[in-house]
Formats: sequence, C-alpha cells, structure tokens
Amino acid sequence: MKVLKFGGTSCGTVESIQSVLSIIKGNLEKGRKSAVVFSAMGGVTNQLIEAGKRASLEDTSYFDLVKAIEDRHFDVVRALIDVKSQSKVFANIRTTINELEDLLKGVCLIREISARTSDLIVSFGERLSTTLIYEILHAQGVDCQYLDARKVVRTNGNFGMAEVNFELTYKLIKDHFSKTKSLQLITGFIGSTEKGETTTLGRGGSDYTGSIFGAALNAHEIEIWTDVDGMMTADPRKVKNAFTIPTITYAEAMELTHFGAKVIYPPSLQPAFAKNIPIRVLNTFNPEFVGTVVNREADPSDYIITGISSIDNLALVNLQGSGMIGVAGVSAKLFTVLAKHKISVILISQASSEHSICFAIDPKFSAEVRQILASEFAAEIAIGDIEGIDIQENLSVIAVVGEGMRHHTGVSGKLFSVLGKNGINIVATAQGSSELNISVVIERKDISKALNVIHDTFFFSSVKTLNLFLVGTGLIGKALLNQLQGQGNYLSKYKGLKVNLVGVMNSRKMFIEEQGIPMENWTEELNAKGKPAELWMFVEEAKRLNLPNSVFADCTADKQIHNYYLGLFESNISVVTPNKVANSGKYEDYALLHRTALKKGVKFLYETNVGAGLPVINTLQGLISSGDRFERIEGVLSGTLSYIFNNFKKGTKFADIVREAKAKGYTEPDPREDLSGMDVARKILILGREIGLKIEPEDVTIHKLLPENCEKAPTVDEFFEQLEVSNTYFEKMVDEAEARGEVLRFIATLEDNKINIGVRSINNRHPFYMMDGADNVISFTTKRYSDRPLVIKGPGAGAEVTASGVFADIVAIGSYLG
Ligand SMILES: NC(=O)C1=CN([C@@H]2O[C@H](COP(=O)(O)OP(=O)(O)OC[C@H]3O[C@@H](n4cnc5c(N)ncnc54)[C@H](O)[C@@H]3O)[C@@H](O)[C@H]2O)C=CC1
Ligand SMILES: N[C@@H](CC=O)C(=O)O
Ligand code: NA
Repeated sequence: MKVLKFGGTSCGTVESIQSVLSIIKGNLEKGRKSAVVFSAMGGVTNQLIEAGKRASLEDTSYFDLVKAIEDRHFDVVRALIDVKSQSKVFANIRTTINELEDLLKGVCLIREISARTSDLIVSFGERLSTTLIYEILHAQGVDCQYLDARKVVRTNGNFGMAEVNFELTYKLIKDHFSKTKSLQLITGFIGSTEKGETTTLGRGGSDYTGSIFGAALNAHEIEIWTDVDGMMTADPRKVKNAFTIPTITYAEAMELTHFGAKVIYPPSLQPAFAKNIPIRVLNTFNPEFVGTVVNREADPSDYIITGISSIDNLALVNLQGSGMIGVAGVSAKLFTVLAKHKISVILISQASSEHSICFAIDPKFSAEVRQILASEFAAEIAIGDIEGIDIQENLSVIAVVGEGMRHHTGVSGKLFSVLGKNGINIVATAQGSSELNISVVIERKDISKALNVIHDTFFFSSVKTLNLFLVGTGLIGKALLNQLQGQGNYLSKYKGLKVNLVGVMNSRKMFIEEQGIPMENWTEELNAKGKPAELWMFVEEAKRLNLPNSVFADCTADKQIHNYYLGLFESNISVVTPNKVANSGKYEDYALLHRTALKKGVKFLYETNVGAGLPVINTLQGLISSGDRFERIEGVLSGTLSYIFNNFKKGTKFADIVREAKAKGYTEPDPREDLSGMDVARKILILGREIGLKIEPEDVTIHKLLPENCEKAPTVDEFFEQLEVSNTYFEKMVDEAEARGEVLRFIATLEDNKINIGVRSINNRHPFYMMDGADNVISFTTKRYSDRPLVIKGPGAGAEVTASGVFADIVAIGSYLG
C-alpha cells in the first residue's frame, strides 16, 4: 500500500490536475494499491478564510469569493469531463457550494465567526477539490470512492489545530479500508470530533493526513506531490546552483525546515516516521524525477553537508554584564520569562566566559522583548550587574545542516573562512553538540551572497565562480576577454574556476547582467543592451549586487578611475589592473589603498603595471617576503622606448617608428606619456614603493629625451608633427652613440633612495646592450643577488602579453578565494 498526497499547486489548474490524474492512473495500471489525499485547490483555503472574515463583518463581497471558487471548480469540470456528464457534476458541486453559502449567510447574520465555524468553512476547500477529482476519475470509469476524512480522523475540539486521537483514528481507517477495494480519494487537512464537529489539523495539515493514513495502513511509502523537485540543497530562488537532495534523514529535514525550507513540514509527518515509513517528495510537474526520500537513515553522500537553509529577517538580543558571571539561574530566568510571553527563541549563543547571552528572535517581538527584559531584570540593571539590553536588527541566520558533519573536522573552519574571504561579518554563531547544524548570524544585506558562497564551497568545491566587472575594452580589455573566452574550459577543468562576466563597460556604453554576459559575444550584448556609460553607476551596481568573489578589472588609462578603488575594497570587491595611476600618485593615497585592501581581505593585483606580462612585481614581492633587501634596481621599463631605440636607424624617420610602436599596441593611449618619460617614472616609482620606500612622484628625476617643441605639443597630432620637425635631433643622438660603438637605452635606476631616468649611451659590455623588439629588462641587485643581479627580460608591452598578465592576476584571485 502506498499513500499519495497532492498539495494545493498540484490541484490548482486544469493542467496540473491532468498530471495528477495520470500519476494516479499510472499507479493503478501498475497494480499498485494506493490511497490518495488532496489539498484544496491552490489559494482556495485563503479565499475561504477571507470570505468568513468578510461575512462576519457583514461585508457581502464574500459572495464574490465564493463565486470565484465555484468558477475555478466548474472550469475544471468543463475542461476534463465529458459534456454529457457535466450537468450532474455541476449539480453535485453546486450542492456543496450552497451549503457553504448558507453557512456564510449565517455568519453574516450573527456577525461573528468562531474557531469552530472557521474550521467548518475552511473544510470546504478540501471537500470541493476531492469531490472534483473524484467526479473526473469516476466519469473516466475508474473504480474509486470519495472519502470525507471527517468520517475516520477523530480529533479533540481544539479548533484550528486539533489533536488527533490516533488509536481511534487508526482503527476507523483500518475498518473503512477493510470494507472496500475501491481507490479511496481522501480530503486532507480535516477531521471531526466525537460530536461530529469539523476540525482542521493545523500547519502542514494535508501532509499530516497523508502521514496518518500511511501509518494506519502500514504503507510501504508515502508520496508527497508538490511543485518542486524534492528538497533542495538550498532555496533555488536564492541559490541558482541548488540541486535536489536524493536522500535525507528525518532529523536533517527537521533542521532544514526549522530554518525556512518549506517543501515539507516534518513534524506533521511524525506518525509515518514513528512507523519508519519513508516519505518521498515528488514533483507533479516533473513526475519522472526521482525527488527526495526522507528516511530514518540517509544513503551515503558525496558531500559533508546535506543542505543550507536560512531565516531572512531576525533580531539578536544581547544581554551582558559582569554580574552574570558564575551566577546560576540568569538564563533560566531569561528563557522562562520569554516562554511565559510565548516568544520563540530561534537560536541561542553564550560564550563560556558567561559574560553575555545572546539569542535570536523574530524582529516583530523586538520592542516587546526589550520591555519584558527591562522589567524582569530591572534590579540587576539598576545595580549594574547587567549592563543593558542590546537588540540588533536586520540580521539573517544561515543554518548549515548535515549528519555527515559529525564525522568531519574543519567544517566550521571552511564555513567561517569562506565568509571571511567574501567580507561577510559573522555576528554570532551557534552549534549544538549533535553537530547536525551550524548556524551563523550575519547582516541581512549579505544573505544571498553568503548562501551562494557557502553552497558553492560545500557542494561545488571543484568549481569556483569569479564575478568579473570589466571597464575599458581597448587593446588590453579586448585581448583579455578573448583569452578568458578561449581558456574557459581549461580554467574550469584544471583551475576549478569559472569567470562570470557580470559587467562590461567602454567609454560609450555599459551593460550589467548578473547571470553572466556570454564572453563570445560581449560586443553584441553591450551594443544591443548597454546603457550610456556612467562610471559611478557601474561601480554602484557592482557594489549593490554584492556578489561573492567579485573582481573589478580596470583596463583603462583613465586618471580618475582609481578614486573608486577604495569604495570597491570597502565593498569587498578585488581590483585587478594594468592602469598605473593608482599606484603612482601621492604616497598617502597609495598607502591607504593598500592598507584598505589588506584590512578587507580583498586583493589588489597589478603585475602588469611594470614590464606588462613579465613577472616583475611578483618576483620582487617574493624576494621581499623572504627577507631579501634591495640595493639597486635598474631597467629598461618602456616597451615603446625600447622598440624605438631598437629600430630607429639612419634613413628611418623617428616619428614613423613611434607610429609603428603605437600601431603595435606598445604605447600608452597617448604616446606622449611614453616619450616624456612619464610612463617609466610611474613604473620605477611603483617598484620603489614595492620595496618599501615612501617616495613621491617628485622624487623621480627625469632627464628628458624630447626637445622642448615636442614636449610642449598640445595634441597627439601636433606631437607627431613636432617629432617630424625634430628628426635630425634624434638622428644626431643615435649617430653619436653609433660612432662610439654604443647604443641608446632609456634606463631607470633606483639606488640609495634616488631615482634617475633618462637616455643613456651604453657599450656592449652593459647587460642592456642586447635588446630587441619591445623588450624590457629589469635587474635587481639585492643582498642575496649581490655579485650577479637577478635579471628579468622579455617583451614588456603589447596587447597579448599584457592581457595574459591581467589574466594571471584574475586566476590568482580565484586560487586565493578557493
Ligand atoms: N598596451 C600595453 O602594452 C600596456 C598597457 N598597460 C595599461 O593598460 C591600460 C589600457 O591600455 P590599452 O588597452 O593599451 O589602452 P586603450 O586605449 O586601447 O584602451 C583603453 C580603453 O579604455 C577606455 N576608457 C578610458 N577611460 C574609460 C572610462 N572612464 N570608462 C570606460 N572606458 C574607458 C577607452 O575608451 C579605451 O577603449 C592602460 O592603463 C595602460 O597603461 C599596461 C601594460 C602594458
Ligand atoms: N606604454 C607602455 C606599456 C606598458 O606599460 C610601454 O611602452 O612600456
Ligand atoms: Na609585470
């Protein structure tokens, strides 16, 4: 024997009822003995309660509600019953509706509604839905009977939440079933007293009926048919990666339900569990899906935890004071008074110092609790034993649940660490010694982010999602997106990383899509769906979304954008950038940025600030961390200037070589930045700060390469004109060097806290003599690398190499967050 129960959504529409019918018939065809319990059509119970309320206020609009209920049932009859048989069915339903109308008329007359009458009114919901389904199956020739549960479910007279007399009920059910072979279609949720008064069974009512029948009939399984694919690892509306839990224990289901998972209400299934009858939660709208089995013991699982649940809004009450230490009875007094006022406590936490007790409550009781405690502990507060009552609002609690946690260490470590890395502050925690549930209280604004990161950490530890916001789709930005797209599979397979492009912005448009913008056609998406670009708005949106593992990539040369970095860090968003401006402004601003990133536990990565993709900054940081000391840094740090001096020869034009460097993507968007030495000044300043020097831009001495006419050119076009005019000036410089058997190199040197940059003529014994293309070369002379310096050399500019450096920084953040 199997008992099936269909909830309100399953009985809600013509389509869903068709599905219900085919599930019932499928069982019959397979020769399975079954009994079926029905809820009212979705929404009808609430309409009935409202109708009763209106009638009691003499508001005759209750009639419209009754009419709406009748219409919904009639519509199903019209759709699913043969025209010839319809009138008889209409008449049957009409008889029940008449009874309901008479009852409401009575309520209207006496202008009062008792709990007893309310139960009777509400009972029409299940009576109508079950009658309806009975009529359809009957018309289709199925051997079935309508069973009004009031005939067999005997309760006390506690209307609204009646208690069942199990002994008598089980006997009546067994007697009834022993006398019939027909399929029984049973009204859920209702029962009756000895005197024949109608009662209802309270929260989870129809599930309760299913469970009672299952237990009475010793069913081998109870199926709860609903509108979701079973119990999920988390609320799918909040966690998009949530999936169905195949098996779960009764205890786990209880914990998850307590914290908000509403699919089933385990307390109402107690009769079935007492007899060890498994409950299967199934989806009427996806009937082939296996769903979730709730059992005494669950099958072994691949995961340490079973599910995550939450209560979105709660308040935390904190009672603290030195007078509480070692004094027995404070908590007894506290919880007794709360119980007396029927205030349910969601979670309790007390540190072993006994200095404070905190507990969570529904915020609607905050004011009342404050008042109750102030009067209960008035004496202790007056003498200072208790410092006061602090109530913190706008909090949420997340419960991580699973029997598997008992056998594992490190679960809470993992939980706290992932919350910390995402900047989610834990306000309080609680874990019972059963180790079945670890609860954390956090700020309400972080709930969705917290649920997602916890879920992914415990269920998808093999793949982490990074949420990327990218500004600047020029050379570097474009190349970066190409690389990310091309390496998507590699990243997920070998690095366990998925980069979700949430936002993209160029100087004209911006587009944000939380679910992710497809990397292969970000251009089309941005053009088609983008709004006019507004940097502050883009940044605000990135913050507002509050997504886990967020990274902001600044691929512009904008001089102001760094003003947003601080706010991004404060909002726990990491920043990755090839843009040197943030690190080369005032030292005070630089230091504040770095301090803030450190404090907030976010990453600020900028390897491409020096030497593009060459591992300059990482190498330097590695040496510093291991205790090495820098004595001298020297380098050719400009790809553009390197290219120019590697290619400018007699017979070529200096301006043309600069144009070539620009076309190859080596120069800054404005090439004057490169030729003025500004770009190199920024780079050496950044390296100096990395080794710990508190230096300012003014501390860099630039020996100018450009003659004054070029230096002063107000636009890029005029700049090129002036370079043409000055060709002989540059030719002369090169000729003179060549005559000495030397080459020109634009070299930056940092030694004894002094920075000098400028063109130098060097001979073939100098390590920077041999250069090609847009090569950079950086040599570090340190305490450890003292006789022979550590040298890094290779292409130091260009879209692909730079983008790959930015890419590596993004992957590094992924590994850190993992
Ligand atoms: N090209 C290279 O070899 C290297 C470049 N870098 C740095 O990378 C950054 C980008 O360089 P490229 O891609 O070569 O320049 P680019 O000029 O090709 O691209 C920058 C893009 O950012 C956009 N942009 C500027 N301000 C913006 C704003 N406020 N909002 C939205 N978009 C904005 C521009 O319209 C442009 O499309 C620069 O900071 C540069 O110093 C760093 C290392 C090497
Ligand atoms: N314009 C720069 C690019 C890298 O920062 C250069 O020429 O080196
Ligand atoms: Na680099």
